[in-house]
Amino acid sequence: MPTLECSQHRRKGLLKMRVMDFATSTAILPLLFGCVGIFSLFKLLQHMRIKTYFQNVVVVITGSTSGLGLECAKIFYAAGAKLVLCGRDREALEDLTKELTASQVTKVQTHKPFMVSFNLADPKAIVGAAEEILQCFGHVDVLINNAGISYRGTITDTTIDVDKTVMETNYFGPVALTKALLPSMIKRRKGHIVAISSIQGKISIPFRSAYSASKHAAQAFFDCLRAEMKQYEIEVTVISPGYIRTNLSLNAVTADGSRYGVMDKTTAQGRSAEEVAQDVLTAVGKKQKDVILADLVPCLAIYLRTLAPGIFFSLMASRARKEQKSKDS
Ligand SMILES: NC(=O)C1=CN([C@@H]2O[C@H](COP(=O)(O)OP(=O)(O)OC[C@H]3O[C@@H](n4cnc5c(N)ncnc54)[C@H](OP(=O)(O)O)[C@@H]3O)[C@@H](O)[C@H]2O)C=CC1
Ligand SMILES: CCCCCCCCCCCCCCCC(=O)OCC(=O)COP(=O)(O)O
Repeated sequence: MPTLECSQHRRKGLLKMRVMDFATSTAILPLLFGCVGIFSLFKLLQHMRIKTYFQNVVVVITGSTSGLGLECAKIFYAAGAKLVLCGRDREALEDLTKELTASQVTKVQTHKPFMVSFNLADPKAIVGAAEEILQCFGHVDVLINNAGISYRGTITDTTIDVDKTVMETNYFGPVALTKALLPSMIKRRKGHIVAISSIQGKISIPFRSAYSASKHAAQAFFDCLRAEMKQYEIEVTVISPGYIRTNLSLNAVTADGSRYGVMDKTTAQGRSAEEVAQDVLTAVGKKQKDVILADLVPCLAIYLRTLAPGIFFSLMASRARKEQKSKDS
């Protein structure tokens, strides 16, 4: 009996192996290769589409004199976009325009950028600036609301004027500019509004109240805009990056409104602005709606804030205590 059982067992095993062999040789492997092939082809086509997508497309970039905005200007210019470069510093805009037009871009036709200088924190300047922007190429296809300012300080020490400056620059300015350009996009039933937010538009961290609030407000506004603009075929993309190596911390305002002037370690160790600009171009080309460009920990922190807010708040309180202690000592 044991020998009969044994041979039956062996036969079953053999049968199983044959079935597996058959499946792998005839169905699974070709299917797997087929899927990988289709996926690679899809990716290649997508890459090729994005490469040509921006040719002759009118792209307006605020804050193009520094950091992420400057790198976006370079990448969109090289992709053949018709640029309108915005910033407060006219000389810096002129230098960038010279640098771009002198750069050797092959394969695509490039276009000399226009410049429009205005202060986003000055509500009276925005309507005039929008008119000037529209006159450059006659219309706007993509508006990248990139300009922004950060902040460092305790809530108790910060004057309300500082809160207002940060909100004007990061929220009311982009909102006013978007509203001024929207009617022409609605008329054409075509357009794309991009908001460069931050991980801090999803979670608040201590000593960033004004900045975090302005980015949360921007996220909420542009989410709402996306829903309202769907009927006009206007796209809205909110991009939330983690730390980027730029002048953001140097240019940040403090509690009394003075310039912070320190290159923070977190900023210095951030991703390169060039890399992030490439991700911005891809996100716009793919018409993505909400994009987080950050490492695992900030991404997990966003989930923690949603799923276990109590734990997240305790972690932030302990972070605030530690930071305050190290500032006091
Ligand atoms: N660096 C980082 O770690 C991160 C940055 N971000 C966001 O990226 C965006 C770009 O910042 P980044 O490049 O890092 O910082 P930078 O300080 O290098 O650049 C900021 C840009 O915004 C412009 N700007 C600031 N205030 C105004 C204003 N009142 N009117 C018009 N333009 C203004 C600046 O122009 P000017 O030269 O005239 O000052 C500059 O061109 C910001 O929205 C920021 O919040 C998001 C996540 C992380
Ligand atoms: C296992 C679960 C782990 C959960 C993580 C615990 C909480 C960790 C907190 C992480 C905080 C990340 C903050 C990221 C902030 C950021 O990337 O901001 C980008 C900016 O806008 C930078 O501006 P700043 O002026 O602050 O330099």
